[in-house]
Amino acid sequence: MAHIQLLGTGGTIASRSQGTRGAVATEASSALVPKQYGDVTVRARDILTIGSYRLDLADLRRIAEAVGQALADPDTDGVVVTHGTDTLEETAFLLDLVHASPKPVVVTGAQRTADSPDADGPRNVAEAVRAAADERLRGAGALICFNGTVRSARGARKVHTTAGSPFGGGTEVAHMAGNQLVVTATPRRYPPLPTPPTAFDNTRVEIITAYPGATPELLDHAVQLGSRAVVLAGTGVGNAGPGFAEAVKRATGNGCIVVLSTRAPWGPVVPTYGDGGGIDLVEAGAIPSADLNPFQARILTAVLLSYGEPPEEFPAVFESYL
Ligand SMILES: NC(=O)C[C@H](N)C(=O)O
Repeated sequence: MAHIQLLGTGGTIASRSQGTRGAVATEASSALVPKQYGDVTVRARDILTIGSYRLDLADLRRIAEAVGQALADPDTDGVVVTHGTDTLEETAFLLDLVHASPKPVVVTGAQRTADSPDADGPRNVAEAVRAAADERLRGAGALICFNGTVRSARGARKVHTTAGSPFGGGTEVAHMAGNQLVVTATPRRYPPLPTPPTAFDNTRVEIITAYPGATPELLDHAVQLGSRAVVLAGTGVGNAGPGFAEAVKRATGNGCIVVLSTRAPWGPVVPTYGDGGGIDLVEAGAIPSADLNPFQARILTAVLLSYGEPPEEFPAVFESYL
């Protein structure tokens, strides 16, 4: 018999309508899940009960610590985390980066509230529990299970605001076919990083987006605010408009790391263009994030900076996690 720990953090799966105040996360995870699914037992407890749009880095660190403790329990075979979908890709990616156990960690949530007549949370949790208890997913790291599909946390993102399947990308690892979980792939794994220290909570890493007419002063401002790093979500393969290459040079000259990602949903950063494009941004000191999107690139950057290593070592370590 497999034993799963379920850790609740809130989100729509734990939300109920509060009338004109909108839906609010109020529900304890233990109220959401049965204690047993077939031959799998589930122990549920809550870490937080909030919408994921309210999370900060301290919350993400606390979730990672709680998951680490649950994984260390010899009576636990896998962990399920329930989470709001808005920023689930960030938390799940952090859990994947620090995942140092063969036991699966499966993150899930819901698109419809707990009091909705067609709530999707119960089914998502049942499938996530099944995935977390599945021996074939040992060694697969942190996964996202939603609407019958299990995908790697790395590379996944919320791609639809309301659809029952809001996540895309990542490596599709398994899917439900009737009552069976069909395992189709093994995601690429990286050496686990240490769970970030409390310095992570205040590691300021901003995201700045390129668009027609975008002003590079926002990048200067982020540096003035004390950002340790800025992720530049460039256009296309990683470009930005007039003034950005100079602003990147000023930022890196002031000790602020600049990571170059893309605002395009899929595909790698490939420095290709001059005249302020990716070639010039990299020349100015920006570090391309390969195909890590701005939100997950920000998490990796903040984790690495939180260890307090000398900044000269950042590029090589960052690149080894791409
Ligand atoms: N579907 C959801 O869970 C969205 C919710 N606003 C959240 O991220 O907490």
